[in-house]
Amino acid sequence: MAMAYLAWRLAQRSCPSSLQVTSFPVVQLHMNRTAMRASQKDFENSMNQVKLLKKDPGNEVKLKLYALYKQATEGPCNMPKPGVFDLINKAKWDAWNALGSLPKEAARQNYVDLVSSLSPSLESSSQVEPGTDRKSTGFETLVVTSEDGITKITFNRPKKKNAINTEMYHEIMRALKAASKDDSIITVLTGNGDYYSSGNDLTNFTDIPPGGVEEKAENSAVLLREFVGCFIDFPKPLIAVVNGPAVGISVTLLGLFDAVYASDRATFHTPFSHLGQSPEGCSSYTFPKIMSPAKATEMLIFGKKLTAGEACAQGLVTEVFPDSTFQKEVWTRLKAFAKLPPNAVRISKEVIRKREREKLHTVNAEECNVLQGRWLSDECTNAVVNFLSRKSKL
Ligand SMILES: CCCCC/C=C/CC(=O)SCCNC(=O)CCNC(=O)[C@H](O)C(C)(C)COP(=O)(O)OP(=O)(O)OC[C@H]1O[C@@H](n2cnc3c(N)ncnc32)[C@H](O)[C@@H]1OP(=O)(O)O
Repeated sequence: MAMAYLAWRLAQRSCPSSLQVTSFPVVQLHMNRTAMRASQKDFENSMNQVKLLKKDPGNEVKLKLYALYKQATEGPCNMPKPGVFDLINKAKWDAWNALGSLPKEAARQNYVDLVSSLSPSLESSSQVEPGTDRKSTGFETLVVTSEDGITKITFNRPKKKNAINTEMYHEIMRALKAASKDDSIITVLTGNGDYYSSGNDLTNFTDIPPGGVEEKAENSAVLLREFVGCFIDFPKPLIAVVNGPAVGISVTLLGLFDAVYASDRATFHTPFSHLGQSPEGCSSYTFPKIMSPAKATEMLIFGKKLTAGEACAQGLVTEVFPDSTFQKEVWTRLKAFAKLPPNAVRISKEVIRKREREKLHTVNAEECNVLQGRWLSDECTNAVVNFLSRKSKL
């Protein structure tokens, strides 16, 4: 606390009337959404508004304000890098230097936008409500928002129980890639509607290219490998908020998440043998490690469906909440996680994932090869035909 206060005081001293910010979600939004440029007057007004802030905006925001102020008034960082033990000046230098060659006008606009986001009463001409989700457009099958340090990717095909069609595989990869680079601290996947996800959309198998089923199987294996690879390589904590039943690949992927919170309505089901298929999502490796080989066998080979409580007892789920309070309790917790120091969080994730990454990629490749063969089998074809002709359900 003392250090934070000191940094704040120093930031104020070298940036007399302001705090300045760089790349907070809300700032990024303003940068993307508008060609509008803040005038010198807007900038000065914002500097004055900072003095009126009733609430301490936090050390990270202050550093960002400092950096933006310096960038807007002096341009790119032109100071020698402070020594490693000069913690406060080093933090300030890092923040300013991180802005690279951001033009002065853009820095000024970001400063104005940031200040306007700090308090509703200080809202300026940006006309963006503080606290409003940053909602990414351009997704057909997902809703992606970013707020409070959390990027939330919501499966959004509720009428199809959030079954993952080809478009959704691509969109999830795109959303993950964007989330890995945005300002969020953690990334959350969840489902809209009563299901988390019913897994692979079985109609994916009906879209046969000119090269026939072999080409389809090959393309699917390539897509699956790339898709699972995005989860293996994701650099920030990945949290699943499992709002309802989960099936197939939406379950197996959970072994690659960093925490899994489930409503007591959720169930976990991998009916691969019933579908003539075999495990994917690295579950052939992660599940036996998480829950013991025999328990993994019950799920992955025999298709035993687990309740949320059972999945928690097996270690697949981190914690189960009553459905009535699920959203409130989980999001309160996640918001607290998202306030942790970003670099420490990211580095810790890397330390944890590092020694498993290569192995996971090997497993992923093997699983996809095996599945490619399975998709061409009569067992699989019959199961899919039965589902599509409504002769079978799980
Ligand atoms: C690149 C390729 C990679 C492949 C990776 C492989 C992954 C393996 C898996 O994921 S295996 C798991 C596959 N999933 C399933 O087998 C689930 C099939 N669905 C069901 O059994 C049921 O729909 C249910 C139990 C999930 C829900 O039953 P309920 O009776 O509650 O609801 P409906 O059946 O009426 O479903 C509503 C509509 O949603 C469609 N739908 C649901 N899930 C899927 C799905 N996985 N694939 C395709 N369509 C699905 C369902 O057909 C209904 O549509 P309709 O309203 O148009 O009839």
